[in-house]
Amino acid sequence: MNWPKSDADHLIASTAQMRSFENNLINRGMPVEALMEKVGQKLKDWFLERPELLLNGVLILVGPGHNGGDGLVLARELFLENIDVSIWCPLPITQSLTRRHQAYSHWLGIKELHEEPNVYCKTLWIDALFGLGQTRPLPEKIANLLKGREEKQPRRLISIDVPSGICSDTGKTFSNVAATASYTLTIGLNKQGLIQDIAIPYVGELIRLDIGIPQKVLKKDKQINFFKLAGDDLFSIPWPEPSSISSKYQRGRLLVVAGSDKYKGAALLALQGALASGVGSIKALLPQKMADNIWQVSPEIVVSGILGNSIDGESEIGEAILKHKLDRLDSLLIGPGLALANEKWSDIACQLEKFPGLLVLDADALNRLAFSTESWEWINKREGPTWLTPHLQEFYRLFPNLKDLSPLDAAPKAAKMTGANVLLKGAHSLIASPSGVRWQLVSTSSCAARAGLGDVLAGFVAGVGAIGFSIGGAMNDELLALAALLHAEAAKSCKKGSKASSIALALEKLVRHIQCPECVQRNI
Ligand SMILES: NC(=O)C1=CN([C@@H]2O[C@H](COP(=O)(O)OP(=O)(O)OC[C@H]3O[C@@H](n4cnc5c(N)ncnc54)[C@H](OP(=O)(O)O)[C@@H]3O)[C@@H](O)[C@H]2O)[C@H](O)CC1
Ligand SMILES: [K+]
Repeated sequence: MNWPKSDADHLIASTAQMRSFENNLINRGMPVEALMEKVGQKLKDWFLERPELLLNGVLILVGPGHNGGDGLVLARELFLENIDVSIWCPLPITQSLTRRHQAYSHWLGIKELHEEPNVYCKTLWIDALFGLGQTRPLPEKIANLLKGREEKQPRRLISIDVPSGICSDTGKTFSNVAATASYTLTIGLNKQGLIQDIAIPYVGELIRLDIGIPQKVLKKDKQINFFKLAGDDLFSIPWPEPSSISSKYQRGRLLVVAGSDKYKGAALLALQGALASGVGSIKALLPQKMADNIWQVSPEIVVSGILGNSIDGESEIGEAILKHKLDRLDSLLIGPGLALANEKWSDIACQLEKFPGLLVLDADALNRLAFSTESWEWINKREGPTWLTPHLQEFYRLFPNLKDLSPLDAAPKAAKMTGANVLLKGAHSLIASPSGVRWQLVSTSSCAARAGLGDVLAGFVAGVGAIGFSIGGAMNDELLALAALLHAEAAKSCKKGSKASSIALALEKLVRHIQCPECVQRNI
């Protein structure tokens, strides 16, 4: 698979990578002046298409470097369009190109403030203070000003390239203060820091302004193996398609081990997720109470064993797994709603090591592994592929040695250490493969962060994984990213609300749409 495309829309760059592209263009003859002019024109077009933002005039905060230069080109262009523009340059300008733009703006007659701007004013502020060149905390007077602005006129600010005060690599603030933007208009490629969960409150809506980096420059840089996934990518999704004559057992065979007396609903939600994937056959090991009733809600599920029950209502999975014939499965999901029983991982370890199909570990399976003697190192013993689907706390519990790393660095490291594919769930979930490729979902809906969605996701990815495994045996790294994207898009677009069971139904519909768009159009 080669999904999504390695183009400017999808590549996510570090600061060094962005600088290297920029230098590549400049070394080939592209004048820096021309590049800045392109940026300025793109910025101007974006603003002129949104006249409502400009109604109260514009104040551009100009920094010492080329970010400030971008701001000054924009100031000039808006001024020439008769927009009420002023500039404020709080620091000595260090880049000569930026100084030249400043001189020209003076000559043109653009107003320049010599005092700190009033944080109460309704004018739109454009933050062109600092961009990619940030490595340290904001000067105190700027930090206080940006803080005051957000308090008095929340979000009446738009950042160019990177919100000032945010590290474009990690997404962290340098000192807990940064520009709080309603939009960040990022230039050329999306910068990795800007899509991290931690940066979302400052970045606002992230818009990428294309400056025409030629595809041959992008292709040359083998360093980038980090891709952005959003709703548009659904149209190019490489869905694993079993042959049209394959039977249910050739369309993926999944076993779900989930649920406990403590968390009764989780198993049902995981099973709904699995059903939504369109996997050929689903079996389940469930607690007795669930096993007795599941036929009434999901008659498609075959209960093939009963989980033990501890005094505290946690599920004991060992005996049921040991009794089960795993060699007839393509995928095995363990985890949703099991609760944390006092059961030894080593009881089932040997059986799971030898299982050649896909093993998906979620929720309390991850916790149980984390508390076992071997912990994550056990995963290396697996013969078949393994997918891990933790949220952040589960992740750091399993990989305590990575707790000083950000999710962005920790997830690929965990994938490399274990040979497993990792789906690290968050507002912008991150998927990392052992080969070093990463994907990040960027257009998720915060209202879909509700109980039970993780269970639906676990069942769904295990179902998609079973289909993928049944086709070729070799798992494509993209498959986990693809399943996560579908789940996120279903959560975002579900018309019936944001509860997990509604989203499972929306997911089923979305998969159907991808498999057979004509059927959906004809309302079949
Ligand atoms: N990506 C592209 O293709 C293009 C990007 N452009 C824009 O250029 C900036 C990057 O410009 P650069 O000059 O390298 O960096 P900055 O504008 O961010 O500013 C660097 C200067 O600011 C000083 N600085 C940084 N942080 C602070 C701070 N906290 N306090 C005070 N001063 C600070 C820094 O000083 P140093 O001492 O740290 O060196 C620099 O003087 C990019 O983001 C785009 O907006 C171009 O338009 C071309 C195309
Ligand atoms: K900025």
